[in-house]
Amino acid sequence: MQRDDIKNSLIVSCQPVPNGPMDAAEFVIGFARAAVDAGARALRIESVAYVQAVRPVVTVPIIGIVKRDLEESPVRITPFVADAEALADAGADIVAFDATDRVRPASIEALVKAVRAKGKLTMADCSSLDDARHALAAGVDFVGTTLSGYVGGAEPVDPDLSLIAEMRLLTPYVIAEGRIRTTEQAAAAVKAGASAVVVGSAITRTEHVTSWFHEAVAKAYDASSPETVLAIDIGGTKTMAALVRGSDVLDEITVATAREAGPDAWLAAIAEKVRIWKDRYSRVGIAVTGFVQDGRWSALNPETLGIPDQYPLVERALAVFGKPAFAANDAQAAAWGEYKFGSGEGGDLVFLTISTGIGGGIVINGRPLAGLAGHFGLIRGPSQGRSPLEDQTSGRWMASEALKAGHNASAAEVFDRAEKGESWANAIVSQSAFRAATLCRDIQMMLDPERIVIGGGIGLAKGYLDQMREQLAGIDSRLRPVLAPAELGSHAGIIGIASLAVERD
Ligand SMILES: CC(=O)N[C@H](C=O)[C@@H](O)[C@H](O)[C@H](O)COP(=O)(O)O
Repeated sequence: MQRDDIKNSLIVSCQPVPNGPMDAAEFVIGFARAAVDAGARALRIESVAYVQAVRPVVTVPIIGIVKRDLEESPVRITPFVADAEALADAGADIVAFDATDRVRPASIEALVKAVRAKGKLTMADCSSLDDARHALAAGVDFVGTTLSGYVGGAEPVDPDLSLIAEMRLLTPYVIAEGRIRTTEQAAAAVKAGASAVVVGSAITRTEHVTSWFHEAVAKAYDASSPETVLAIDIGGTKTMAALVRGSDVLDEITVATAREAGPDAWLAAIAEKVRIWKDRYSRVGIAVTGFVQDGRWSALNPETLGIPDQYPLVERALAVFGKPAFAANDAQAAAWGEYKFGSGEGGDLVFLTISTGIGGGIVINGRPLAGLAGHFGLIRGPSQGRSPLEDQTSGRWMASEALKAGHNASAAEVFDRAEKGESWANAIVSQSAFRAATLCRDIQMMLDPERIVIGGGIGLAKGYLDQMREQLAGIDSRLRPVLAPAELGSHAGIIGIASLAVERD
């Protein structure tokens, strides 16, 4: 053959992973034939046996090599003259060998001489420009970039395009080889000046290609699969702790909040309870009743829970749990939970939780509003005098109204009695629903959200939402709020704070 026979061509290296499942003559033959069928104009084959196996089934030139792991030398590719001769005898058209400047059993000159004597061509597998220079001086026919990156140090990822370009200044017979894994890299090698391009692993090492894809897929799944968060919801009477991943609550426990003990003790008690989960979460999210700003927690209504002013909640949580922490108001967290995973459906929303008191949260343009935003229970309408709205609407108010009407009944009982048709109870429920509906109307005028999501024991009590809707029925439909029941129930806060802990960090 002539050197120009493989000019401007793709060469496929058919070298299975040693001792792997594809390391058998039948596979090497299969790869070789498939490569030729698809346009490869030469093959690179390792071992005398595989050259012998492939030779009868293809007519294209074969570059033959023998790989050996030697004690006395780092040279692996065709270290001995006898190997070079055996390859030539087996039918290789070109014999390639290590041409690096390292301790070696046979000199480059000796190898060139032996191969020439067999009437075959030589290829020098080089690691550097100096290697190529020496090899060309010794009379090799081709120089390859084969060993660039493989003579010490960390293995690079990309092909050595600049070595191709440098070698091209020495000879036109440069074969680009090593880490050419994409069609773009193959084209870049041509552009750099290669007269032929060898691709090996990316075509014929199934295990390597599979592992590249496996890693990429695993990494992409890791990036898209949410982290597991220790989510804590500290309320006036109970504290819930849960392991949350996305909208999945993997595990949960509830403990009573020891109201008098204070936040240091609450955190310590939770830490103790969740010690078994220690290795299962990477962050902590804490939803609390009250007001959180810059990681500091204060009570807006100390009667719900007494908290020292500006308690450094995030800082203490980091110290106690040893993981990055994020904190927000519980209703704001629940608003975010409903927005992301509940009835929000991705649009602007206001969340209202109507229970013992009234809390709320606002999500506008995909952003949860923090600080004071959403504390609807504490607003005072002009007709409400000095008492906040929640004191005239919430469960607490319903029970106290019942008492005034001569019935010692909890809010839940008021609902039961209203359903049975007792007019005093009906009056209380509709008065509360009327005020909540009026609040929603005002919210609509202020923020114009796509929907107002209603949660809480009262908000979701049978018939309450319908009554609110009835109260709003008379309003011009363009101004009327769309009310939707909360979907995440008592988990809205922990799901929301878990998501915030991941996204707002
Ligand atoms: C460094 C060394 O021993 N290279 C060997 C030389 O024959 C082979 O293991 C490579 O597969 C061949 O060079 C093709 O390269 P890639 O598989 O990266 O396309």
